[in-house]
Amino acid sequence: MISYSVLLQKLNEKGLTKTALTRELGISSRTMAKIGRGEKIADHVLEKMAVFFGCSAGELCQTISDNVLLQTLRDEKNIRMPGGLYHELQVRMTYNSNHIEGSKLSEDQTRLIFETNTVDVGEGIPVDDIIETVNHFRAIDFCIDMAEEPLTEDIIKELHRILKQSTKNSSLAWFAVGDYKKRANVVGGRETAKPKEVAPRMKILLSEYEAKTDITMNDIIRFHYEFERLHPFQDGNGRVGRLIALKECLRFGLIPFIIEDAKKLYYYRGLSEWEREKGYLTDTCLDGQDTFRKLMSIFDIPS
Ligand SMILES: Nc1ncnc2c1ncn2[C@@H]1O[C@H](COP(=O)(O)OP(=O)(O)OP(=O)(O)O)[C@@H](O)[C@H]1O
Repeated sequence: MISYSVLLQKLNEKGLTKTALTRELGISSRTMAKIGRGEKIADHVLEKMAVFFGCSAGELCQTISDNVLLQTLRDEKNIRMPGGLYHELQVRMTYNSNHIEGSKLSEDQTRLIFETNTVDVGEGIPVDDIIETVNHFRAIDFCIDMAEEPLTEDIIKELHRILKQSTKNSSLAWFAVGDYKKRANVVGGRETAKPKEVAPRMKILLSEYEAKTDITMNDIIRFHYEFERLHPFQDGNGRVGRLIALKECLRFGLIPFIIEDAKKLYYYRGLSEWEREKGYLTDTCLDGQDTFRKLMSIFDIPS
C-alpha cells in the first residue's frame, strides 16, 4: 500500500483539487483513482507532479508496509524520533557490530555520536572508528529503506560503499570501496574465495538464496555463514554480513538479531564450527533475536 498523504497535503496548500491537478498536468482520472486506492502510479507521472510541487518524487509518496516492525522503524526514521526502537537499533547494533571488529568506541560514545553528532573523544580513538560509526548508522537506514527489495550484488556492494567510504583504507589503490576484494584474504585462519572467484560465487549464492520460496531464519543464518566464508570484500565483511541479515529479517517479517560484543566468542565459534555443528551459530543468532525481542517489548511492539 502506498500513502500519498504528502501529495494531498501539498495540493491542499496550493488550494487545488485533484480534478484541477489532472487538468493542470494532463494526468488521467485513472491515475487519480489509483492514488485514492493507495496503488502505485507510473514513475513519469510522479516525476511530473514532483516538478510541479518543486520537491522530489520520493517525498510525494511512501510505501506503507503491513510488517509492523518495519513500518515502526520507517515512521520513527522519517521523523528522526528520539528514544524509540529505531534509535535503540541504531545505537545498539552499531556499537556491537563495530566493537566485534575492534572499534574502540564505547556504547555511550556511540550513543553520543548518534544523538548529538559530536564525540567525547577518549584516549586514542582512531578517526576511522568514528567515521565507520556514522557510516554504519547510514547503512542501517539503507537496510530499512531497501528492506523489501530482492537481495542483489548491487545492494550488497552499496552497503560496503556506505560503510567504508571516507575511511583511511578508501584512499588505498588496492582497496575497493563498494566493490569486491582485489587481494586474497583469510578468515579464522582459513582460505576464502580468491578475488577472481568472488563474483561468480556470489552470483551462485544469491541465485540459490533468491530461488527459495519462503525464506526462514535458518536460510538467513546459512546465507550469513556462506557470505562470511566467501569473504567477498577486502574488509568490512562481518559488518556487511550482519547488515544483510538485518535487511533480510525486515524483508521477511522475522525478528532481526543483534550479536552482542559480549557473545563474540560464541559467534566466532559458530562460524568456524558450522560445517560440523550448525547449532552453535544458530543458537547465537537466536540469542541475538532475544536481544532484539526485549527491545521490541520495551516499546510494546508485538513480536
Ligand atoms: N571461522 C570463520 N569462518 C567464517 N567467518 C568468520 C570466521 N571467523 C570470523 N568470521 C567472520 O568474519 C568477520 C570478521 O572478519 P575479519 O576479522 O577478517 O574482518 P573483516 O573482513 O575485515 O570485516 P569486518 O572488519 O567488518 O569484520 C567476523 O565478524 C565474522 O562475521
